[in-house]
Amino acid sequence: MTLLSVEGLNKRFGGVVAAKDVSFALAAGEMLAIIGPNGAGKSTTFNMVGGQLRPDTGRVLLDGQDITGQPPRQVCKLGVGRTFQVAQTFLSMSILGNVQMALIAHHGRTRDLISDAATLYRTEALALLARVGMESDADRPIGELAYGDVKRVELAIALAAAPKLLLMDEPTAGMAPRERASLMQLTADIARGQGIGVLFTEHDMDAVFAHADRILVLVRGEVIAEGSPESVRANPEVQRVYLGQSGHKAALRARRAAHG
Ligand SMILES: Nc1ncnc2c1ncn2[C@@H]1O[C@H](COP(=O)(O)OP(=O)(O)OP(=O)(O)O)[C@@H](O)[C@H]1O
Repeated sequence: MTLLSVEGLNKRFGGVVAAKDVSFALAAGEMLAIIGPNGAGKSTTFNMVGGQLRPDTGRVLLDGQDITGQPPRQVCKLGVGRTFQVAQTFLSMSILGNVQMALIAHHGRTRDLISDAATLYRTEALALLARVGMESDADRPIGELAYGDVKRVELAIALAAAPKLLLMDEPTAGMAPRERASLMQLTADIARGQGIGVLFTEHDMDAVFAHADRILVLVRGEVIAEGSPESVRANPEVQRVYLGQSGHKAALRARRAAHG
């Protein structure tokens, strides 16, 4: 079933065409990667889905509802979650406290914060931490964690808003290769297990080819290819303008990993 439908998005910044007639669909439980060279329009497209940017023309539909140009808060309320960088979490607060805060905000209970913050949604927060494999660290301050573990907590925080669609902008940036694979696998398991659609941008081709169900390739604001990792890898135009040698190697590594 189609969860997200993006129809003919256009966006210009002065003379720069950042998105040109961009259309794609995303099903519940599906991982869709947007790839392309620097300046291809990945962030622009992403931000038009999340409400941070209003398209010049075109529509964004979530579960059939038109959410085009709605402010990010409203888009979030309607079921579009986003992973946030560590700077937006409370570094001195415990991991558990951070996830509880996210749940409190999602349920609109911020007025109860002063009296009940320690107990509100504690069970739910622990369950979310268990989902990302971080429950045994629940009481540690988030500032103590290794970077890969912070990313897991960020995922738990995003899941606290019970999103139908999760937007992840370069989720593995700055991570070691092994941590990257494990975060992407965790994300894919959660997406498929809970029927959450995931739209992600990523420069790391290993992460893309190993974990995306489908890949959308943007170049200069235009979709030049879309399809399974196999079909994108085999597409001569994608090879020529973007993937080249490094993408081919990443695709081979992903295929080897998938077949043990
Ligand atoms: N706010 C803005 N004002 C002016 N130009 C912009 C703005 N945002 C993006 N652009 C331009 O639009 C084009 C697409 O940018 P965008 O950031 O979407 O690309 P990207 O694929 O995400 O790139 P990167 O991989 O480098 O993050 C670029 O030419 C960029 O310079």
